[in-house]
Amino acid sequence: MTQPRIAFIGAGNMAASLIGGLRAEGVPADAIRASDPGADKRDAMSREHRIEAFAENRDAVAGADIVVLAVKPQVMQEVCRALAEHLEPQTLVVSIAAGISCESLQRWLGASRPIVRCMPNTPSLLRQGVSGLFANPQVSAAQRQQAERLLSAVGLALWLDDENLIDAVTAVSGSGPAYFFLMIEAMTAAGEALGLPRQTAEQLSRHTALGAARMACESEVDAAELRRRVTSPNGTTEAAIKAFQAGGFESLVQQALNAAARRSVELAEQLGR
Ligand SMILES: NC(=O)C1=CN([C@@H]2O[C@H](COP(=O)(O)OP(=O)(O)OC[C@H]3O[C@@H](n4cnc5c(N)ncnc54)[C@H](O)[C@@H]3O)[C@@H](O)[C@H]2O)C=CC1
Ligand SMILES: O=C(O)[C@@H]1CCC=N1
Repeated sequence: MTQPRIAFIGAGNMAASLIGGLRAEGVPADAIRASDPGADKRDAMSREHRIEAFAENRDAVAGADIVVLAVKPQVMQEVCRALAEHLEPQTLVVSIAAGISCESLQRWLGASRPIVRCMPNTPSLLRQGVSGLFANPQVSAAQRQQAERLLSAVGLALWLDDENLIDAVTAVSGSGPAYFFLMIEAMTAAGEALGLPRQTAEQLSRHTALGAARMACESEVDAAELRRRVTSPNGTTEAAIKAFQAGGFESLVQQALNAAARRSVELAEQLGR
């Protein structure tokens, strides 16, 4: 496969993660361009990734095979409408924005275009991300592979056959890192309340999260079995799990993810107009 030329519109956190992953995978610097109104963002792109960065979006997309839309959802309409006349009809558009549908992108880009919509997450920064991807019918088999390669450079990429499932992916893994950070914060505070020095409580909590996540990803048995292996009958873990369950832990997690998915739908309704 020849190396596609990739243009990033917006050079913020997620774009920097994806570009870092692509460069680490051996994609040459001259195959990647970016644009951002922020001079600091452009300087960082040139300095850290050796790629050319432009102030004008239209300069970044000239000759691109793939255009990655990596701006905030609130500016997406304006960005797409201004870019429409500068894109070739066959250019693959990849959007990572939360709550922006393929249908809205089509309308703002003014033509029937190949679009891959995806939802990555921030551990992409460490190439430990996970993302859900949806391709509209205009996307060719070769373009599907290109999109998969882009997201696989920063973690696991999973295809979805229904665009509506992106709301669920957003609730589980897009926002998900924040839930685990909240757990680390809460465990640190609880450890401190039990008498540990704050720094010790924090290190214990962070490294427990890291070890548990690695076991869950690398083990052949499921999380429930791994949990059972920690839980001695009538022991300390059982006491803690009973306290979680008495407080409605599972139902609370369900409510939290429902709220995130609902918000994703609301954003789509508000921003899609
Ligand atoms: N942060 C997260 O956890 C996740 C974010 N996303 C999505 O990724 C997208 C980008 O988010 P972040 O990288 O976190 O935001 P960010 O704020 O770090 O990056 C956005 C960049 O766009 C630039 N920008 C603003 N107006 C522009 C314009 N007219 N043309 C070109 N660039 C422009 C900004 O200067 C900024 O550098 C959002 O749509 C978000 O929904 C998706 C998954 C996870
Ligand atoms: O909170 C948000 O809306 C974005 C989308 C997923 C993660 N951050």
